Amino acid sequence: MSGTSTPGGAGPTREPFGARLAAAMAAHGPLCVGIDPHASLLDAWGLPDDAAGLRRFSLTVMEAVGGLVAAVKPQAAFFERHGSAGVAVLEEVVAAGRETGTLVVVDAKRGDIGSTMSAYAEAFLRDGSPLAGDALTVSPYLGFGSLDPAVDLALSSGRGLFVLCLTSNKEGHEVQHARTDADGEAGPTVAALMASRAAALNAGAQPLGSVGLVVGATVGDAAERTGTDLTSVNGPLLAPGVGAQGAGPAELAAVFGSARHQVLASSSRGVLRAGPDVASLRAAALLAAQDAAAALS
Ligand SMILES: O=C(O)c1cc(=O)[nH]c(=O)n1[C@@H]1O[C@H](COP(=O)(O)O)[C@@H](O)[C@H]1O
Repeated sequence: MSGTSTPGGAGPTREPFGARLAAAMAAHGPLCVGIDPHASLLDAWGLPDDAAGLRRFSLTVMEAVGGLVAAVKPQAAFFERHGSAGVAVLEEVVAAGRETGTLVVVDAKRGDIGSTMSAYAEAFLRDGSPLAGDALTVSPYLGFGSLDPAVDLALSSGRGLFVLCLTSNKEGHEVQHARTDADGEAGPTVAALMASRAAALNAGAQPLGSVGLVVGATVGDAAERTGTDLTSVNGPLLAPGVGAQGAGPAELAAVFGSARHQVLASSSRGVLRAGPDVASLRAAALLAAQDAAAALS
């Protein structure tokens, strides 16, 4: 992440995340490579399932795709399962993203009551925090307003959020397709409400706002069925589910339709299985980026 100091020592400033992401996608294509060091992948790469193996795995991915793709998305759980040494590796991944100019979306899916959300925001979105990348995935199921501390800190620090909206897993509809209650009347679906809240925060932003949504590439016509207007969100749409979960170019094009120019397709195992060879990882990432670009152009 490229922060620059303002004259007078007012602290680092940077372009808003939405603008930085739009530029990165224009330069490198609309692909995010997920860094999900599953135990089975460490094994397949010939690495031990410990912090040293995790470090080798993660830094190899950064060596291969840093500067090559628009963004990377380390999944915090795979680092946390190695304890504090694993979290230290996540900090190294964040730092490597900053050095290579590749945007880092920390996938920690945080969400809690506002007072605790402030602490999560400090951990993942505050200048100087070693875990602060360029954006954070957040869960709005304590109510969108509970995310306010993260929204405030993200927007004031040039960072972004990806709010879960229509997730790629098959159970997501139980919550996300449900109707909200509006003064005793059936209101919009949960997904549609999340999208409209994000849209309000992104109003007027050019070329993209910084409050994005997570919409899985596997969700078929769920946006239409839930009345979720993705085009008017005016923010980035993170689309996991590409590759290992079965979505490809056809699904990306079908799910996103006229919102496709906002989409950052995300693939983890689909790219990572090409390792441990750096050249093979690079080739897999380039192919995935080309496929995503073709599907979303
Ligand atoms: O927020 C996410 O990134 C996410 C949301 C979602 O709806 N579905 C989803 O798969 N993810 C994450 O995206 C990654 C998908 O990994 P692969 O299936 O290996 O490409 C995992 O880290 C998931 O936690």
